[in-house]
Amino acid sequence: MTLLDVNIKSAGYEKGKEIIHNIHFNVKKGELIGLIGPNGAGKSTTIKTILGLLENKEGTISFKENAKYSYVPERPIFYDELTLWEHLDFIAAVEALQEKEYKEKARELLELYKLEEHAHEFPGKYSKGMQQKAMLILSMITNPDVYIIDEPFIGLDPNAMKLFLRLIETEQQRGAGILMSTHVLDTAEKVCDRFIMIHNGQLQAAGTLEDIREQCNLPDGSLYDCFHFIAEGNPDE
Ligand SMILES: Nc1ncnc2c1ncn2[C@@H]1O[C@H](COP(=O)(O)OP(=O)(O)OP(=O)(O)O)[C@@H](O)[C@H]1O
Repeated sequence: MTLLDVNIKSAGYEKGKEIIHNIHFNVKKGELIGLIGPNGAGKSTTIKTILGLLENKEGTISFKENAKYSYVPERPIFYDELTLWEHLDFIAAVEALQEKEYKEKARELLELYKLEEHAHEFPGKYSKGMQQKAMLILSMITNPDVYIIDEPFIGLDPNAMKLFLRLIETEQQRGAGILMSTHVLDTAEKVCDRFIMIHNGQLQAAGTLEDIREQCNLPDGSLYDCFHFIAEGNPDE
């Protein structure tokens, strides 16, 4: 079942200056899709287009009817005046979550990410990794159908990264679909079901690792080799 269908003909920040072109893919139930590409390729622009943040867009973005999504931005954003618990309460109020359930889930996530002792502090004052963990907790509290996650690994320590991957797998088993942009290719290669590779604002290759290898003509290549081929044109240089 398709949860998100992306058909972007073009999109950009200013009229007449389109940055991404012809980016088409979908995210199905239970799938983890890796959005891969060099700096400036257009990954965040693709994500912003999906979120409806760019007015200058041609094409269509369709979420399954009534699908809820959570977005985790590359740089964490918090309300200055709210503690982490107050952020959770705020989301719960907006989403009309059952109090007992979300509080239980929040406590569990706070404990797993080792933030329970900091839950009554302002996340704006957390370290970078703690902020990233807080964003991930906030994204999971609503049990979304679709996650859109822009580079989750920056700042996470190895234990937090392992925990995040475990929780994401659980979310996939629950049926959530996940679109995740990342530069951590060895991890992406292990955990993603399919990949969307973009360069210069264009879709360059898409599919499973096998499909991508075939499209790059690198039958034994790693995801990094394929990335290098797409970004630089030659895997041995
Ligand atoms: N707010 C903006 N206004 C105008 N141009 C922008 C804006 N944000 C990004 N761009 C441009 O869009 C292009 C694609 O940037 P984007 O942030 O989508 O890349 P990315 O693939 O996410 O890169 P990175 O891996 O570095 O995060 C770049 O040329 C960038 O300069």
